[in-house]
Amino acid sequence: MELEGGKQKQQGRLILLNMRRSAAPSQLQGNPFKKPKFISPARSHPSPNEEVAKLNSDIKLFEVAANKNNFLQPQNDPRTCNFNLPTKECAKGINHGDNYREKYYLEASTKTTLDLHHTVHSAPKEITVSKGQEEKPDSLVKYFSVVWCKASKKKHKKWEGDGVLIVKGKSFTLKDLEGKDIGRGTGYKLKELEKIEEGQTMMIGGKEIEVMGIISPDDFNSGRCFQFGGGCSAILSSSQAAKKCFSNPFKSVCKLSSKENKQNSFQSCKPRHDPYAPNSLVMLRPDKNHQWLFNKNCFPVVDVVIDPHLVYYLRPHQKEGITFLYECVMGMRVNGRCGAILADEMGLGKTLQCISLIWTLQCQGPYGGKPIVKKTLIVTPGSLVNNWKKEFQKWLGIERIKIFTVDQDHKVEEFTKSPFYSVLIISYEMLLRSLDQIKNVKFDLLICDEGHRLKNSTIKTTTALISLSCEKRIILTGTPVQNDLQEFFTLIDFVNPGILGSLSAYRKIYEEPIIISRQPSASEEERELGEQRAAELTCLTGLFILRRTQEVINQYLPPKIENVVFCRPGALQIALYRKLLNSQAVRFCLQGLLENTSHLICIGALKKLCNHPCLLFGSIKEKESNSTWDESEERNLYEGLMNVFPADYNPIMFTEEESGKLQVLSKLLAVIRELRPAEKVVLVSNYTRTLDILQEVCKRHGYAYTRLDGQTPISQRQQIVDGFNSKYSSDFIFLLSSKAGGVGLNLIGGSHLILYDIDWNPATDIQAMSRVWRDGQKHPVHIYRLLTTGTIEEKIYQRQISKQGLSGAVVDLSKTSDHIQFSVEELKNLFTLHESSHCVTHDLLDCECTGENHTGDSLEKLPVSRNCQLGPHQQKSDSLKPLSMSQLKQWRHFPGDHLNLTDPFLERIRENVSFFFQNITNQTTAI
Ligand SMILES: Nc1ncnc2c1ncn2[C@@H]1O[C@H](COP(=O)(O)OP(=O)(O)OP(=O)(O)O)[C@@H](O)[C@H]1O
Ligand SMILES: [Mg+2]
Repeated sequence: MELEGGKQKQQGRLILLNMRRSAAPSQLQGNPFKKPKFISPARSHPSPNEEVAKLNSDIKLFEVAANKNNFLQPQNDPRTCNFNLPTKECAKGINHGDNYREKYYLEASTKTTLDLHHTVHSAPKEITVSKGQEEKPDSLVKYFSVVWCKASKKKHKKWEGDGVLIVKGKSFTLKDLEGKDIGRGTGYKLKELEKIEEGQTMMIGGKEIEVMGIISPDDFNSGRCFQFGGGCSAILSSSQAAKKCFSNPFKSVCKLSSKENKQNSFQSCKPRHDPYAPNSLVMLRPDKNHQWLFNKNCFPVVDVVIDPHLVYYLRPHQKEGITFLYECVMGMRVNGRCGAILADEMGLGKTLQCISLIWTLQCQGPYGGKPIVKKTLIVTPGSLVNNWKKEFQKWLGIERIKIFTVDQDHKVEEFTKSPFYSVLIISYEMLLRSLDQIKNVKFDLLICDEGHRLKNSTIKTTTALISLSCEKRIILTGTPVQNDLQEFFTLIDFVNPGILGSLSAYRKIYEEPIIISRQPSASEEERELGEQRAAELTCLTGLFILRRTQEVINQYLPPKIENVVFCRPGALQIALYRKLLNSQAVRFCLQGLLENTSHLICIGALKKLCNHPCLLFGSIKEKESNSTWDESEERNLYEGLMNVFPADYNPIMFTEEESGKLQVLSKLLAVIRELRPAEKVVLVSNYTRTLDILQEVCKRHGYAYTRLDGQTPISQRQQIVDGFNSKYSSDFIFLLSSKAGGVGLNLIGGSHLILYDIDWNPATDIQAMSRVWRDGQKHPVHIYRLLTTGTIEEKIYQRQISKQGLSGAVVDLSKTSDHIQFSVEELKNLFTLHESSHCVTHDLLDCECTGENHTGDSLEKLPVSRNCQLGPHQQKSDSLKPLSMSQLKQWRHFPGDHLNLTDPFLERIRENVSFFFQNITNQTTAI
């Protein structure tokens, strides 16, 4: 577009240029939706005609346009856009006929007559600056879509870009489509601002603009009016598009090939499985637009039907998940985008859903039945590489699909050289080492398991994966992905690159308004804008993110009995605890005199002590022998501590009595062994040294055990897991380091899980606790979380379930205590030992019961409400979210010396327990 006769910007004046757009077709007038979108002169296309012979180039044009923009395609699917949003909202977003949609049609359409070089001949009309006495400044709020260019005296000017003009009161702001302010002005006459209409050309803030259309407040507030925010509104119903742009693509393209040949090959194209068989799971048929884009050879459309062999086993949510994944990777949900995030909670069978997808795409396709995928790359944490292989074998046997897993002895080259394998499974670590070889292979589908680790765009793994050319990308994660808007962007941008625009634009359009709206100081207007932008973002991304919570499989799982067990500390523990709290190091921390790291050392010492005093003893001995001991902070912390230990203390000869939790654990193992001799226990700790102690306990009692921690070679991990899960295994205990094996592992061989210590991050604990209560579990599951009464462990637990721990609901496995900032007040609380309380956590619950005479009914009677349970138990909507204080209050709870303790397991350990909380999910009478 060119400008002619633009007048110089005049200070303090808004100049309306009454320009005539030579080629803005008059039939478009009055309808903002029909305005052509700004097209950079560099991108000008030759004017297309309607001849069939030109269709091929039109396809390209269409493709280019589709690739350059975010054209979502809701497919009239009721599930479309249902993610986290009221359907009404979404529907509004999608169906909104807005100018971008139309602009797109115009740009792509072969029928549009677009003059890309508007020449403007006109003289400016001036609006004078208001004196501001007679007008109410805030009464006017209007939004316009505009095109702009810098003001200049040149005769031939070109529009430089699209923009959004916001007129508010007597001021206006001009934003580019990345949301950046590119012009401002204030003090204009309200009456004249009110008159702004499409077609007008003005000079503002050093720019000449032409008003292309009016933007509704809705479109502005949701961000849809911006280029990519327009994603949701720029949704192009593909069938509509197809109708509009290419009325009969199929027929036209078919002319290109021999009719006879086609007919012959059509006849042989049949679905691989019978789509009409009862219970068949048939994928969505591609619509005309999809066919136009992807069926260049004009193959007949064939139903893609999931292998009935798999369908037989699939849960309803898994069928839905496979359909979702299929539509995403086929580009049926978001035009031109083939990425998806499957964020189902732990244990919902994300693996099986992916296996079903791979198997389907490897054998079938909608166009002539031709397979969509030849090679698939699965990247997963090291401990799960063989689990994936095993799952493939479990569901498809060893013949159907050939899997290659990379390890020390099996290098990527082997896969590259052999035509035999179609799926490569590799750990994230190995991927980095073998990136060059991997890049040599053309993968059609990329699956990143536990993919929340890609949320940081700067880490090597993310950049390595981004560098792979594969378009169909799936992230699997059990962790919610929307907590941190920045990380959210990275994940979204990984699966569907560019869909949210550039990072800087995303920040302006979404992140900033959303964050501002959540601040307590936000104005009503800011709050509303932030909410609408958040809704739009959810709507846009919801098309390719799917998350279901654990409730969907509860019905297939046995009961789960969760216990929080408050163990009384041993006498030695109390003496040492007091001494540590009186140390110079702790006192300095409380006075704010020490570095941030010092309190972490103090916290670390207290946590060790809670696990067992011998761990603390070991640490002191180790530090003493260190040359820097004299100056170290540890010296201030450990000073005089050795005197509290008995003179002949030998950490190797530790006793169970020295640790409250170990005493409870030892009794618990004994009672499980006695009452449920066929059942097994998963024993989890965050620390390898603690696992050593627990291992020693196993040895002393003659319990057969197996162990998986960070030192376990990856190649052996699955073998260990399989061994434990096997009914022939004699192992009674699985010692598990939660850091090494918390995520993804299936330990259904165990039906009792004991969490020996607590992590700052609730997600770590929840992940670990989810290893046994999963599909395939035959026994009722008992979970025991051990905490030392009155100590820092209770405080960490409280933090997990308090508002503070939940703030922003950041449930993120990568967050460690190093990320936590403590105020002096918080440190004071952390460094207090509550010796007289049965349960500080209960004291804080504001519960009416005294904890003394609370009636504990038998498990069978639950969930009968009692005076201590202030309402029926509510299912958590998202079981990855830590429990809240109020939810905990609804759990059964009673002191250790409670008279009618009917749970036989708790009965046996009560002697060393000051308090219990208990909750039962999926209760049946037989537990
Ligand atoms: N339909 C099914 N019927 C029986 N077992 C199933 C079914 N689907 C999945 N499973 C089993 O459930 C277990 C959990 O599945 P999977 O490991 O895929 O969970 P996940 O969603 O990946 O969880 P996480 O987030 O913890 O990795 C596996 O042992 C799997 O074989
Ligand atoms: Mg998994």
